[in-house]
Amino acid sequence: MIKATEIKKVYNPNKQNELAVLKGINLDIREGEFCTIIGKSGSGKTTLLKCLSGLESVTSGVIKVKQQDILNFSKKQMNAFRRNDIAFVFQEYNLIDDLTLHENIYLEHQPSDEIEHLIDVWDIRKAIHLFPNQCSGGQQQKAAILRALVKQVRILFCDEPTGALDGKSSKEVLSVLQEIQESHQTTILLITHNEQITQISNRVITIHDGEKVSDDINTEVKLARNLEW
Ligand SMILES: Nc1ncnc2c1ncn2[C@@H]1O[C@H](COP(=O)(O)OP(=O)(O)OP(=O)(O)O)[C@@H](O)[C@H]1O
Repeated sequence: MIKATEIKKVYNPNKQNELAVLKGINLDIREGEFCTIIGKSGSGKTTLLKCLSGLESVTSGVIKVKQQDILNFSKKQMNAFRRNDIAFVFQEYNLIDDLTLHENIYLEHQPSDEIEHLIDVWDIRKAIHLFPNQCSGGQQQKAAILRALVKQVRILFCDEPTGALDGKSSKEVLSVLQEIQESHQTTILLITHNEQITQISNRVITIHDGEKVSDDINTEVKLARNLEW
């Protein structure tokens, strides 16, 4: 599904502040996998996710998504890939300031029963017509996750999606990600500092100083609702 070969990323090449962040990473993530990427702060996790999703250019290497070489996409192909095939959930929410949570969630999509149900279950109905700066971090993060789910994409990229959530909300959100993985065969790539989340993943990749130091298949995947938080 996502195959990366010898990915290297150097920020500010040939300048005084040149920084090699990814140092030749190889990955082969299968369709429908829940893959967790862990590693110390500054090890290159976010950069890797941005490169795999086409948000950031790479210095060298090949990235194939469903056998398509995304680094050679035309602008039009890249736009279609971003619009139809992938969605993001970022640590810092990235909601649009002058749209309400409801407007942020749906953007150009039609409201759906599944999402409206989650708005109630996740207890953000009372904030749904407020603007992001009037909402708590948790409410904003849940809205950002719903916005990604609305798109019904093949691949979901998540960077610390539970960073702003308490234990109960984290489990609720992770349960929904796991359900979507199950029901829609969505491939999920999730960066976290929380080792607990590795227990609900099929694959756990560890990055250290720009290199992949482990890539393990977890055969005893737990259900998110059974995590002890
Ligand atoms: N646009 C950029 N320009 C220059 N350097 C950058 C840029 N983005 C990230 N870096 C640097 O690359 C290194 C890796 O950053 P990255 O955000 O990928 O790490 P991370 O593992 O995701 O960290 P964290 O867990 O703290 O989010 C850091 O030293 C960071 O300062």
